[in-house]
Amino acid sequence: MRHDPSPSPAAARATSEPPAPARLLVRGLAKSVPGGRQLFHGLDLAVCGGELVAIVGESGTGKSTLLNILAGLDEADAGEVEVGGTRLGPLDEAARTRLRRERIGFVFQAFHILPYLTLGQNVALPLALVSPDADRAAAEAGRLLAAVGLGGRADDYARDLSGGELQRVAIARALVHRPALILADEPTGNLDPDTAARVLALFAQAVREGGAAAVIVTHSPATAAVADRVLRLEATGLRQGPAHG
Ligand SMILES: Nc1ncnc2c1ncn2[C@@H]1O[C@H](COP(=O)(O)OP(=O)(O)OP(=O)(O)O)[C@@H](O)[C@H]1O
Repeated sequence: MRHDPSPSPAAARATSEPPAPARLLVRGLAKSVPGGRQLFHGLDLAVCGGELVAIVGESGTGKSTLLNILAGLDEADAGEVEVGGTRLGPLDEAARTRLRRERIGFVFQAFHILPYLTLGQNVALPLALVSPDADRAAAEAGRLLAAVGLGGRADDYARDLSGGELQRVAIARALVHRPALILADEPTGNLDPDTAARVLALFAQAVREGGAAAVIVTHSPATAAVADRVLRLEATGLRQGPAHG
């Protein structure tokens, strides 16, 4: 785990290479909740492709709210969010939905896997929403299921899976459309420590190989430990580690 606040290991891989472009850029973000209490202001963040950033902080500081703003599901009071080179601010609702479908992958604590679809159908869904090529979506889903250790299970129904297996399906689904940005909220919240460690290692490997920028909100030191950078959310923005406090 690094505690260096400077941009990304992806950028630092070779000093002779130009820095990797940020897949997620946040400038001067501010957010208050209804009633007027300000959660944060002046929040800046840049995450490069292949980089995993963990965001930690005390309960109620606004981590989930921040994730929702990054996804274009909630509006900031001030500041800008740019995903894969596109600024969210000027987009209307339809364009935001399209950007979310095409450029962002989500891993939720509650999985949101559809029980009466097969694993292959669940994983293929984000790609099927943006591409008419069903064969390609099925092939990509099969490839990612194999990558998360569920090869050969594409025709099994999601309702029959364990929590750890469902979480692996959720990770495959978040990656299938090769998003610029992956947002994960407590991605291993319901898993036992051994399964969580395996799932996290798969997630980190897939993010790094796929070149997405990833932001993980977590209370878990074990989850934060797989990140390249750990940032703590405070009222004045994101500060570098420690993992808790
Ligand atoms: N729509 C809303 N109306 C009023 N208050 C809200 C609203 N949405 C969020 N809040 C408040 O904003 C604060 C931040 O909530 P948020 O869920 O983002 O925190 P968090 O850091 O993710 O917390 P936790 O770690 O407990 O999940 C909380 O005090 C919450 O009650």
